[in-house]
Amino acid sequence: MAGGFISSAGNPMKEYPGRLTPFVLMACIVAAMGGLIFGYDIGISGGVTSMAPFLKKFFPSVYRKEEGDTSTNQYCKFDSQILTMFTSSLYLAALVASILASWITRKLGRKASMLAGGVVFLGGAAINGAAGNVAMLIVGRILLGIGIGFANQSVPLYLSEMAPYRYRGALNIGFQLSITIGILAANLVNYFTAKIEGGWGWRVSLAGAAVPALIITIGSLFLPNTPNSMIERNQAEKAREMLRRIRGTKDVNHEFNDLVAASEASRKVEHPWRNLLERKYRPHLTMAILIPFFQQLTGINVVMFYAPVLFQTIGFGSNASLMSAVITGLVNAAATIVSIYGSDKWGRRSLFLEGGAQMLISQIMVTILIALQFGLDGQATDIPQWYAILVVAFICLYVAAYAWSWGPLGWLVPSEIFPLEIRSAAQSINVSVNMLFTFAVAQVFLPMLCHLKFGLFVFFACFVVAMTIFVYFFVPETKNIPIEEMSRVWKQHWYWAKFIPDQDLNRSLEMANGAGKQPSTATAP
Ligand SMILES: OC[C@H]1O[C@](O)(CO)[C@@H](O)[C@@H]1O
Repeated sequence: MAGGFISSAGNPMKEYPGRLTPFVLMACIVAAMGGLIFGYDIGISGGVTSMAPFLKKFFPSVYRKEEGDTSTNQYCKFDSQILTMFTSSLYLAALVASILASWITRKLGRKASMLAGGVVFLGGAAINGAAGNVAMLIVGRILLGIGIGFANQSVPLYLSEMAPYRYRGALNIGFQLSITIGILAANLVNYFTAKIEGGWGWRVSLAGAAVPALIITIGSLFLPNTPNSMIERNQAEKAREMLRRIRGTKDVNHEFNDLVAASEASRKVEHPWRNLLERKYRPHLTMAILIPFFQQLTGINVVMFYAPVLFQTIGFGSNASLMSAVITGLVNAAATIVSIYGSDKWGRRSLFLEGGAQMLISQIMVTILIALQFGLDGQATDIPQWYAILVVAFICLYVAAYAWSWGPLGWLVPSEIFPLEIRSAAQSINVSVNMLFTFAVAQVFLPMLCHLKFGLFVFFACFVVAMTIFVYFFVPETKNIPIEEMSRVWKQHWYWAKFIPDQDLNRSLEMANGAGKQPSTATAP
């Protein structure tokens, strides 16, 4: 088999004793709920900005334009820059905040960042729900963005560090599952608040963000810190106790010693940001940039942000469109559960590759169906119902493929491949790149739809081809590998091996020998 991954002998290189204790399971469930705030916001904005009373109050010119629009070109109907700027500004705030969060996560612990994220997001929800003018709306959105930046930076790291390595995939994906549940909840909230008489339903939608904010704020107060982070902050004995508690055994010496060794290596690094540029971190840096970049270039947020708009474009009425958005939201959450089951069983690569192929086929089918119906000039005709349902079905297939591949793996893989000394900084890069391209896609989608027409989906399909090839050749399999053992995965990779110095491998060899296990040093083809 071509491609880079550990040898197909592929046994876990090392085994730590311990099991999935109820304590660690609860901690991971609570922490994963940090994804709710992000998801809620993704799902709520599109619906709110399509509510007439909201537009009339804050963006009257947009409202007049939409009302007065008599053109029949379906592709350009919703193109409004101010409105997209309002929606996507949040992602710029999150981008900056995740860099700040890196410092807090490293110096004060993962839990501190989660708490900070929850509190700030709560403030944003309150201001937005009470907003009387555009300035308040924007301040509120900036606070929401800061909260999201903090949570997204710390939660995936927290989960990957707490989880026993055999369940790391499943537990980490709890974060993405929460994101999808947040999106679905927001879609449902919008569906009902849009019907509230008196035109204040949007306030309920925006203030509703306080619910997920309270969950993560209160939850994080009760969470323990991760042993890795305790050791990093000179609390070795507390860390050993915590490790015993979360692994459900007294026999944690091997794992503990490995964490201490990783932490000692980490301590020698004074400038994690500058360090990231060193040659030996080239594979990590590449993944920290390309994985979130490709994740967003799947085009998923075209569907998440604009599903109601998209469905109206293909001829659904307003109510049916909101309902179809609920359906894609359901598919999104349900399919994420597949990856919770499969990531530790079938591996990350199989999910990436299958997901890529399925997304590609669905995108091509949607393109063909829309092209046949609207042609180049985007003239609306009466679309038969079965035809519209077919389009929705392919969009659901696309969403499902994303939801068990790039959606969860875009958080899981980066959070498990970085060595401790650069983990926090590299995770910030991952979040920042993710936010930057979420922003960019949100910002350019409507003008792109207007200009590229049905070709829009071809644009994203090209990226799906590129990312699938990238995974095939360059992303190693990381299932069932202890997190502080990853350097050997790179050392066994056909391409990345040359970047990893031998002494780094020796470090993990020593660790492995200390654990009484002789690791395999064979290099994969
Ligand atoms: O579930 C879809 C959502 O998941 C994300 O990729 C985050 O992982 C978002 O960008 C997207 O809106």
